[in-house]
Amino acid sequence: MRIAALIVAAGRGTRAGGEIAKQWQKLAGARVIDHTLAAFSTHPQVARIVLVLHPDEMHRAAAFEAQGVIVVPGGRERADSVRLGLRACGDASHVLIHDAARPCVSAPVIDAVIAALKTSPAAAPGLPVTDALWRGEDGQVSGTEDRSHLFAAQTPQGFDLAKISAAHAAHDGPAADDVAVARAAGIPVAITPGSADNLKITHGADFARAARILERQMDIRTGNGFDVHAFGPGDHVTLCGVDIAHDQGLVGHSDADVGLHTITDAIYGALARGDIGQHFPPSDPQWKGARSDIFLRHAAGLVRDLGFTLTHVDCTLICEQPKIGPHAQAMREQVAAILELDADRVSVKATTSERLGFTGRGEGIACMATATLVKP
Ligand SMILES: Nc1ccn([C@@H]2O[C@H](COP(=O)(O)OP(=O)(O)OP(=O)(O)O)[C@@H](O)[C@H]2O)c(=O)n1
Ligand SMILES: C[C@](O)(CO)[C@H](O)COP(=O)(O)O
Repeated sequence: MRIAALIVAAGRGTRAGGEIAKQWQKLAGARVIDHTLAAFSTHPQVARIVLVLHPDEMHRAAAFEAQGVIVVPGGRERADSVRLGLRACGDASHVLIHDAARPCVSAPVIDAVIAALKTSPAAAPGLPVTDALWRGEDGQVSGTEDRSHLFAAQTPQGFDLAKISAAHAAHDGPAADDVAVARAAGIPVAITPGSADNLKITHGADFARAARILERQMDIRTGNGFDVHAFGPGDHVTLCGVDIAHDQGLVGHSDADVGLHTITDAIYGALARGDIGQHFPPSDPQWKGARSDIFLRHAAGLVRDLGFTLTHVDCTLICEQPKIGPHAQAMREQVAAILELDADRVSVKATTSERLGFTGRGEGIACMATATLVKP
């Protein structure tokens, strides 16, 4: 089975409101569409992702294409967008068609659809209706419906690619979803377990519920770092990537940037991936005099490789001299640039140790840092 995920995101999101369509709005630290894509890009059985965007939003395509996603412009109705996306599914044998507006879809919901596709040409998640169902007229209950055979339809809806492509090509008129298109073509559809968490963001109030669900599902980690470098001969120190004139330098195998070393260690700590000495041994001559941004870039790369997002760094330098305040903003910007992070998410501050201890006696500079990582 070679599976493509087809994410439809070409709607206008008029019912949800807001200045931009719902799929571009922020939700639990990322955009709705990012959460949805992550659910499929991290799924081990999904080989290809096709994303359908509104024709007016195609300027956003390059950022997704850089991540290996195939982007195509959508159509007027959801079914038109699906039809256009199906053509880009290439050599896949099966396709999972999913609403971008369902960002809380979980791996078990996707797994169940894939498992059912082994024995059925189509499968989709459904949630049994649990509330009683009334008929109503003029504000009065006029009857009760039998709910024993009723399900709320969810996505991803999975299909044999050739069969659903033919069904869409032949379909004329409106369709509630792709299951309706499949059934109109005579394709049987198995029902798999849906989830109450797999809501479709439809109205503005749905954002708060989706955020609570995602935050519950997230892997949020903090790591701390601590480092010390002694003063020695020199005419400047390098702190958080910024060179500061000083009557002494810092001693170290690399450029002795105690700030960047500490932040690097905080990130390794959050990932539970050892420390800077393990990744860049001081015994290795290639790191002699190296600029420490190399170490921090390595840690940031590891964050991305392991599927995390770095959301915040807080760094405290501990020294009597040099004064950090005048350089703190430049340091924040330097760290943010190395980490490809907004400067608002980087804090660099300083304290003295009230002339106590080795920092108080001016023998060296110490640093503490905390890094926060999130994985959806
Ligand atoms: N022409 C369309 C219409 C909808 N969709 C996508 O289909 C999914 C489900 O549709 P819905 O919730 O109805 O989204 P919108 O059409 O954007 O919402 P609204 O009806 O409130 O405008 C969404 O991910 C939406 O982006 C699409 O790709 N192309
Ligand atoms: C496909 C779907 O998500 C199934 O529940 C849904 O039908 C699409 O959204 P809409 O609000 O019906 O357009």
